Amino acid sequence: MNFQFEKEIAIVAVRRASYLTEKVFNQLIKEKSAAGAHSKEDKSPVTIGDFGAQAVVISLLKDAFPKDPIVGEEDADHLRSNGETCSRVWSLVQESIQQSKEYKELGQIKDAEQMLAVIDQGNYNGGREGRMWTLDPIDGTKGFLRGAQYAICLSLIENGKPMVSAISCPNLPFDFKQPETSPKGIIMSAVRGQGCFQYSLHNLTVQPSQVYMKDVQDPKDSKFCEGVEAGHSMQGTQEEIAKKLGIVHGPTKMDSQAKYVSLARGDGDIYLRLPTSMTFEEKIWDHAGGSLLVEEAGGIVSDMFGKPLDFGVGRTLKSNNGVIAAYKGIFQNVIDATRAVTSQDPHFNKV
Ligand SMILES: Nc1ncnc2c1ncn2[C@@H]1O[C@H](COP(=O)(O)O)[C@@H](O)[C@H]1OP(=O)(O)O
Ligand SMILES: [Mg+2]
Ligand SMILES: [Mg+2]
Ligand SMILES: [Mg+2]
Repeated sequence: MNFQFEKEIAIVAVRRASYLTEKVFNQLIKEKSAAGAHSKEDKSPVTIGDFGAQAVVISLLKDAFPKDPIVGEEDADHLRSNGETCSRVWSLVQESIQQSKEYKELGQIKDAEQMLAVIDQGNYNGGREGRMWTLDPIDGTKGFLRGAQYAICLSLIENGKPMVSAISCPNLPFDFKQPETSPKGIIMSAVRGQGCFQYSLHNLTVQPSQVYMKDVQDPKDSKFCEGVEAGHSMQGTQEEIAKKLGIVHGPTKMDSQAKYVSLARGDGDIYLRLPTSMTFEEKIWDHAGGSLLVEEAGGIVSDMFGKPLDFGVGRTLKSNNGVIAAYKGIFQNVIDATRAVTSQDPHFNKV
Protein backbone atom coordinates (compact mmCIF):
# COMPACT_ATOMS: atom_id res chain seq x y z
CA MET A 1 0.00 0.00 0.00
CA ASN A 2 1.65 3.25 -1.02
CA PHE A 3 -1.13 5.61 0.15
CA GLN A 4 -0.76 7.97 -2.84
CA PHE A 5 -4.48 8.65 -3.17
CA GLU A 6 -4.82 9.11 0.60
CA LYS A 7 -2.01 11.63 0.59
CA GLU A 8 -3.44 13.54 -2.37
CA ILE A 9 -6.90 13.75 -0.83
CA ALA A 10 -5.49 14.77 2.57
CA ILE A 11 -3.61 17.66 0.94
CA VAL A 12 -6.68 18.80 -1.01
CA ALA A 13 -8.81 18.57 2.15
CA VAL A 14 -6.56 20.76 4.30
CA ARG A 15 -6.10 23.23 1.42
CA ARG A 16 -9.89 23.54 1.00
CA ALA A 17 -10.35 24.02 4.74
CA SER A 18 -7.58 26.65 4.80
CA TYR A 19 -9.51 28.73 2.28
CA LEU A 20 -12.36 28.75 4.79
CA THR A 21 -10.28 29.58 7.88
CA GLU A 22 -8.44 32.37 6.06
CA LYS A 23 -11.77 33.80 4.97
CA VAL A 24 -13.04 33.68 8.58
CA PHE A 25 -9.90 35.39 9.83
CA ASN A 26 -10.11 38.16 7.24
CA GLN A 27 -13.80 38.73 7.99
CA LEU A 28 -13.05 38.82 11.70
CA ILE A 29 -10.38 41.45 11.18
CA LYS A 30 -12.73 43.54 9.03
CA GLU A 31 -15.52 43.31 11.58
CA LYS A 32 -13.12 44.34 14.29
CA SER A 33 -12.05 47.50 12.50
CA ALA A 34 -15.55 48.31 11.30
CA ALA A 35 -17.16 47.93 14.71
CA GLY A 36 -14.08 48.81 16.75
CA ALA A 37 -15.04 45.82 18.87
CA HIS A 38 -12.81 43.62 20.97
CA SER A 39 -13.62 40.56 18.99
CA LYS A 40 -10.75 38.76 20.69
CA GLU A 41 -13.23 37.98 23.44
CA ASP A 42 -15.76 36.84 20.85
CA LYS A 43 -15.31 33.12 20.29
CA SER A 44 -17.97 32.81 17.54
CA PRO A 45 -15.74 33.50 14.51
CA VAL A 46 -13.43 30.77 15.77
CA THR A 47 -16.35 28.47 16.17
CA ILE A 48 -17.39 29.23 12.62
CA GLY A 49 -13.91 28.39 11.36
CA ASP A 50 -13.68 25.17 13.37
CA PHE A 51 -17.09 23.86 12.30
CA GLY A 52 -16.68 24.93 8.70
CA ALA A 53 -13.24 23.39 8.32
CA GLN A 54 -14.45 20.13 9.86
CA ALA A 55 -17.40 19.99 7.43
CA VAL A 56 -15.21 20.63 4.39
CA VAL A 57 -12.61 18.01 5.32
CA ILE A 58 -15.02 15.27 6.38
CA SER A 59 -17.28 15.65 3.31
CA LEU A 60 -14.26 15.10 1.06
CA LEU A 61 -12.93 12.17 3.11
CA LYS A 62 -16.34 10.48 3.16
CA ASP A 63 -16.64 10.67 -0.64
CA ALA A 64 -13.10 9.43 -1.22
CA PHE A 65 -13.00 6.75 1.52
CA PRO A 66 -16.61 5.99 2.52
CA LYS A 67 -15.68 3.18 4.90
CA ASP A 68 -13.08 5.03 6.97
CA PRO A 69 -14.23 6.29 10.39
CA ILE A 70 -13.11 9.73 11.56
CA VAL A 71 -12.01 11.08 14.94
CA GLY A 72 -12.68 14.81 14.63
CA GLU A 73 -12.46 17.39 17.39
CA GLU A 74 -15.82 19.10 16.85
CA ASP A 75 -19.49 18.10 16.73
CA ALA A 76 -22.55 19.97 15.45
CA ASP A 77 -24.52 20.33 18.71
CA HIS A 78 -23.91 24.06 18.99
CA LEU A 79 -24.94 24.68 15.38
CA ARG A 80 -28.16 22.69 15.74
CA SER A 81 -29.36 25.04 18.43
CA ASN A 82 -27.99 28.22 16.87
CA GLY A 83 -29.53 28.93 13.48
CA GLU A 84 -27.69 32.12 12.67
CA THR A 85 -24.25 30.67 13.31
CA CYS A 86 -25.27 27.62 11.32
CA SER A 87 -26.19 29.77 8.30
CA ARG A 88 -22.87 31.59 8.44
CA VAL A 89 -20.99 28.31 8.52
CA TRP A 90 -23.10 26.94 5.67
CA SER A 91 -22.37 29.85 3.36
CA LEU A 92 -18.63 29.64 4.11
CA VAL A 93 -18.64 25.89 3.49
CA GLN A 94 -20.45 26.24 0.16
CA GLU A 95 -18.04 28.90 -1.03
CA SER A 96 -14.99 26.90 0.04
CA ILE A 97 -16.13 23.81 -1.82
CA GLN A 98 -17.10 25.77 -4.96
CA GLN A 99 -13.81 27.65 -5.26
CA SER A 100 -11.70 24.48 -4.95
CA LYS A 101 -9.90 23.59 -8.18
CA GLU A 102 -8.98 20.07 -7.11
CA TYR A 103 -11.32 17.05 -6.93
CA LYS A 104 -14.31 19.36 -7.24
CA GLU A 105 -16.64 16.41 -7.83
CA LEU A 106 -15.83 15.09 -4.36
CA GLY A 107 -17.08 16.52 -1.09
CA GLN A 108 -20.19 18.34 -2.30
CA ILE A 109 -22.79 18.99 0.44
CA LYS A 110 -26.39 19.57 -0.60
CA ASP A 111 -27.79 21.62 2.29
CA ALA A 112 -27.17 22.85 5.83
CA GLU A 113 -28.88 19.81 7.33
CA GLN A 114 -26.49 17.50 5.53
CA MET A 115 -23.58 19.66 6.65
CA LEU A 116 -24.52 19.11 10.29
CA ALA A 117 -24.62 15.36 9.74
CA VAL A 118 -21.21 15.53 8.05
CA ILE A 119 -19.67 17.41 11.00
CA ASP A 120 -21.05 14.76 13.35
CA GLN A 121 -19.30 12.01 11.39
CA GLY A 122 -16.17 12.96 13.28
CA ASN A 123 -17.54 11.13 16.30
CA TYR A 124 -15.56 7.88 16.05
CA ASN A 125 -14.13 6.67 19.35
CA GLY A 126 -10.81 5.55 17.94
CA GLY A 127 -9.08 2.24 18.67
CA ARG A 128 -6.40 -0.18 17.53
CA GLU A 129 -8.13 -1.99 14.65
CA GLY A 130 -7.90 -0.93 11.01
CA ARG A 131 -8.00 2.50 9.45
CA MET A 132 -9.28 5.79 10.84
CA TRP A 133 -8.64 9.45 10.15
CA THR A 134 -8.09 12.06 12.82
CA LEU A 135 -8.79 15.75 12.27
CA ASP A 136 -8.15 18.97 14.13
CA PRO A 137 -9.97 21.53 11.96
CA ILE A 138 -8.23 24.45 13.70
CA ASP A 139 -5.33 23.59 15.97
CA GLY A 140 -3.99 26.52 17.99
CA THR A 141 -7.23 28.47 18.28
CA LYS A 142 -5.58 31.15 20.36
CA GLY A 143 -2.88 31.65 17.75
CA PHE A 144 -5.57 31.83 15.05
CA LEU A 145 -7.29 34.66 16.94
CA ARG A 146 -4.04 36.55 17.42
CA GLY A 147 -3.17 36.29 13.73
CA ALA A 148 -0.26 34.05 14.75
CA GLN A 149 0.33 30.39 14.00
CA TYR A 150 -2.43 27.81 13.67
CA ALA A 151 -2.78 24.61 11.69
CA ILE A 152 -5.32 22.35 10.01
CA CYS A 153 -4.23 18.85 10.85
CA LEU A 154 -5.28 15.59 9.23
CA SER A 155 -3.81 12.13 9.60
CA LEU A 156 -4.65 8.59 8.56
CA ILE A 157 -3.96 6.10 11.36
CA GLU A 158 -3.75 2.38 10.64
CA ASN A 159 -3.68 -0.14 13.48
CA GLY A 160 -2.74 2.61 15.93
CA LYS A 161 0.05 4.14 13.81
CA PRO A 162 -0.10 7.39 11.82
CA MET A 163 0.63 6.44 8.18
CA VAL A 164 -0.27 9.58 6.20
CA SER A 165 -0.49 13.18 7.27
CA ALA A 166 -1.13 16.61 5.86
CA ILE A 167 -0.89 19.78 7.91
CA SER A 168 -1.66 23.21 6.56
CA CYS A 169 -0.09 26.26 8.21
CA PRO A 170 -1.56 29.33 6.50
CA ASN A 171 0.62 31.76 8.46
CA LEU A 172 4.01 30.06 8.20
CA PRO A 173 6.38 31.61 5.63
CA PHE A 174 7.17 29.37 2.67
CA ASP A 175 10.87 30.05 3.24
CA PHE A 176 11.62 30.15 6.96
CA LYS A 177 15.03 31.68 6.30
CA GLN A 178 13.34 34.77 4.83
CA PRO A 179 10.34 35.22 7.10
CA GLU A 180 9.76 38.87 6.22
CA THR A 181 9.71 38.60 2.44
CA SER A 182 8.59 35.04 1.81
CA PRO A 183 4.93 34.41 0.89
CA LYS A 184 2.89 32.77 3.65
CA GLY A 185 1.13 29.46 3.56
CA ILE A 186 2.54 25.94 3.46
CA ILE A 187 1.28 22.39 3.59
CA MET A 188 3.55 19.69 4.90
CA SER A 189 2.75 16.09 4.14
CA ALA A 190 4.29 12.69 4.82
CA VAL A 191 3.62 9.02 4.21
CA ARG A 192 5.34 6.56 6.53
CA GLY A 193 8.54 5.35 4.90
CA GLN A 194 8.35 7.88 2.04
CA GLY A 195 9.77 11.08 3.56
CA CYS A 196 8.34 14.46 4.39
CA PHE A 197 7.51 17.13 1.77
CA GLN A 198 6.62 20.80 1.77
CA TYR A 199 4.03 22.23 -0.65
CA SER A 200 2.84 25.74 -1.25
CA LEU A 201 -0.63 26.29 0.21
CA HIS A 202 -1.72 28.74 -2.49
CA ASN A 203 0.48 28.20 -5.53
CA LEU A 204 -0.37 24.86 -7.12
CA THR A 205 2.44 25.18 -9.69
CA VAL A 206 5.20 25.05 -7.04
CA GLN A 207 6.84 21.60 -6.98
CA PRO A 208 6.96 19.90 -3.56
CA SER A 209 10.37 19.76 -1.91
CA GLN A 210 11.58 17.13 0.53
CA VAL A 211 12.47 18.49 3.96
CA TYR A 212 14.80 17.18 6.65
CA MET A 213 15.56 17.98 10.24
CA LYS A 214 18.88 19.66 10.89
CA ASP A 215 21.77 17.30 11.60
CA VAL A 216 22.71 18.72 15.00
CA GLN A 217 25.45 16.73 16.72
CA ASP A 218 25.66 18.53 20.04
CA PRO A 219 22.53 19.32 22.06
CA LYS A 220 23.94 22.64 23.15
CA ASP A 221 23.86 23.84 19.53
CA SER A 222 20.17 23.04 19.26
CA LYS A 223 17.12 25.29 19.22
CA PHE A 224 14.08 24.33 21.24
CA CYS A 225 10.44 25.34 20.90
CA GLU A 226 7.32 25.18 23.02
CA GLY A 227 3.71 26.44 22.96
CA VAL A 228 2.81 30.07 23.54
CA GLU A 229 0.14 29.28 26.13
CA ALA A 230 1.60 28.86 29.61
CA GLY A 231 -1.39 26.71 30.60
CA HIS A 232 -0.64 24.04 27.98
CA SER A 233 2.82 22.94 29.16
CA MET A 234 5.33 23.40 32.02
CA GLN A 235 7.45 26.18 30.58
CA GLY A 236 9.59 26.58 33.72
CA THR A 237 10.54 22.89 33.71
CA GLN A 238 11.23 23.08 29.98
CA GLU A 239 13.64 25.94 30.56
CA GLU A 240 15.49 23.84 33.15
CA ILE A 241 15.76 20.94 30.72
CA ALA A 242 17.15 23.28 28.08
CA LYS A 243 19.68 24.60 30.58
CA LYS A 244 20.70 21.06 31.48
CA LEU A 245 21.35 20.43 27.78
CA GLY A 246 23.55 23.54 27.64
CA ILE A 247 21.16 25.43 25.34
CA VAL A 248 21.82 29.13 25.69
CA HIS A 249 19.10 30.58 23.47
CA GLY A 250 15.57 30.95 24.82
CA PRO A 251 12.75 28.93 23.25
CA THR A 252 10.82 29.81 20.12
CA LYS A 253 7.22 30.01 21.24
CA MET A 254 4.64 29.00 18.68
CA ASP A 255 1.02 27.88 18.77
CA SER A 256 -0.27 24.64 17.28
CA GLN A 257 1.35 21.79 15.35
CA ALA A 258 3.29 24.46 13.43
CA LYS A 259 5.96 23.43 15.98
CA TYR A 260 6.25 19.94 14.48
CA VAL A 261 6.22 21.46 10.99
CA SER A 262 9.04 23.84 11.91
CA LEU A 263 11.15 21.04 13.36
CA ALA A 264 10.59 18.88 10.28
CA ARG A 265 12.11 21.52 8.00
CA GLY A 266 15.10 22.20 10.24
CA ASP A 267 13.84 25.39 11.85
CA GLY A 268 14.21 24.08 15.42
CA ASP A 269 15.52 20.81 16.82
CA ILE A 270 13.59 20.04 20.00
CA TYR A 271 9.91 20.41 20.98
CA LEU A 272 9.12 20.09 24.68
CA ARG A 273 5.56 19.66 25.98
CA LEU A 274 5.72 18.65 29.64
CA PRO A 275 2.26 18.08 31.14
CA THR A 276 0.70 20.70 33.40
CA SER A 277 -1.19 17.82 35.03
CA MET A 278 -0.41 14.10 35.01
CA THR A 279 -4.12 13.42 34.55
CA PHE A 280 -4.32 15.50 31.34
CA GLU A 281 -4.81 13.36 28.26
CA GLU A 282 -3.47 14.83 25.02
CA LYS A 283 -5.84 14.39 22.06
CA ILE A 284 -4.80 12.18 19.14
CA TRP A 285 -5.67 14.93 16.62
CA ASP A 286 -3.15 17.24 18.32
CA HIS A 287 -0.17 14.94 17.64
CA ALA A 288 -0.83 12.26 15.00
CA GLY A 289 -0.12 14.46 11.97
CA GLY A 290 2.83 16.36 13.39
CA SER A 291 4.61 13.38 14.90
CA LEU A 292 4.68 11.56 11.53
CA LEU A 293 6.14 14.65 9.81
CA VAL A 294 8.97 14.81 12.35
CA GLU A 295 9.66 11.07 12.16
CA GLU A 296 9.80 11.16 8.36
CA ALA A 297 12.18 14.14 8.47
CA GLY A 298 14.70 12.40 10.76
CA GLY A 299 13.33 12.90 14.26
CA ILE A 300 11.93 10.82 17.10
CA VAL A 301 8.71 11.58 19.00
CA SER A 302 7.75 10.12 22.37
CA ASP A 303 6.14 11.06 25.64
CA MET A 304 8.12 12.69 28.48
CA PHE A 305 9.45 9.26 29.56
CA GLY A 306 10.65 8.25 26.10
CA LYS A 307 7.67 5.97 25.56
CA PRO A 308 6.27 5.95 21.98
CA LEU A 309 2.94 7.75 21.55
CA ASP A 310 0.11 5.23 21.37
CA PHE A 311 -2.63 6.39 18.98
CA GLY A 312 -4.61 3.16 19.33
CA VAL A 313 -6.26 3.64 22.73
CA GLY A 314 -9.16 5.94 21.88
CA ARG A 315 -9.62 9.64 21.17
CA THR A 316 -6.81 10.58 23.55
CA LEU A 317 -3.22 9.54 24.25
CA LYS A 318 -4.24 8.20 27.63
CA SER A 319 -1.27 5.87 28.00
CA ASN A 320 1.23 8.74 27.57
CA ASN A 321 2.23 11.85 29.51
CA GLY A 322 3.38 14.95 27.64
CA VAL A 323 5.34 14.96 24.39
CA ILE A 324 9.00 15.28 23.39
CA ALA A 325 10.14 15.57 19.79
CA ALA A 326 13.79 15.90 18.78
CA TYR A 327 16.30 15.21 16.05
CA LYS A 328 17.33 11.53 16.33
CA GLY A 329 20.99 12.41 16.98
CA ILE A 330 20.17 14.24 20.22
CA PHE A 331 16.88 12.60 21.22
CA GLN A 332 18.40 10.41 23.96
CA ASN A 333 20.17 13.43 25.48
CA VAL A 334 16.82 15.21 25.70
CA ILE A 335 15.15 12.22 27.37
CA ASP A 336 18.04 11.91 29.85
CA ALA A 337 17.95 15.62 30.69
CA THR A 338 14.18 15.45 31.14
CA ARG A 339 14.55 12.52 33.53
CA ALA A 340 17.26 14.33 35.49
CA VAL A 341 15.10 17.43 35.88
CA THR A 342 11.72 15.80 36.55
CA SER A 343 12.36 12.52 38.40
CA GLN A 344 12.52 14.15 41.83
CA ASP A 345 9.60 16.51 41.18
CA PRO A 346 6.35 15.17 42.66
CA HIS A 347 4.37 17.10 40.03
CA PHE A 348 5.50 14.46 37.52
CA ASN A 349 4.62 11.40 39.60
CA LYS A 350 2.50 9.03 37.55
CA VAL A 351 -1.07 8.77 38.79
N1 LIG B 1 -3.90 21.79 29.73
C1 LIG B 1 -3.52 21.52 28.48
N2 LIG B 1 -2.38 20.82 28.27
C2 LIG B 1 -1.98 20.54 27.02
N3 LIG B 1 -2.66 20.91 25.91
C3 LIG B 1 -3.80 21.60 26.06
C4 LIG B 1 -4.29 21.95 27.34
N4 LIG B 1 -5.44 22.64 27.19
C5 LIG B 1 -5.67 22.70 25.85
N5 LIG B 1 -4.68 22.10 25.17
C6 LIG B 1 -4.53 21.92 23.71
O1 LIG B 1 -3.35 22.48 23.23
C7 LIG B 1 -3.49 22.62 21.82
C8 LIG B 1 -2.73 23.82 21.37
O2 LIG B 1 -1.40 23.58 21.70
P1 LIG B 1 -0.33 24.70 21.74
O3 LIG B 1 -0.39 25.32 23.08
O4 LIG B 1 0.91 23.92 21.49
O5 LIG B 1 -0.65 25.65 20.64
C9 LIG B 1 -4.95 22.73 21.54
O6 LIG B 1 -5.34 21.68 20.71
C10 LIG B 1 -5.58 22.63 22.91
O7 LIG B 1 -6.69 21.81 22.94
P2 LIG B 1 -8.18 22.41 22.79
O8 LIG B 1 -8.41 22.55 21.35
O9 LIG B 1 -9.01 21.35 23.38
O10 LIG B 1 -8.19 23.73 23.51
MG1 LIG C 1 -5.69 21.21 18.75
MG1 LIG D 1 -8.97 22.51 17.33
MG1 LIG E 1 -10.32 23.26 20.44
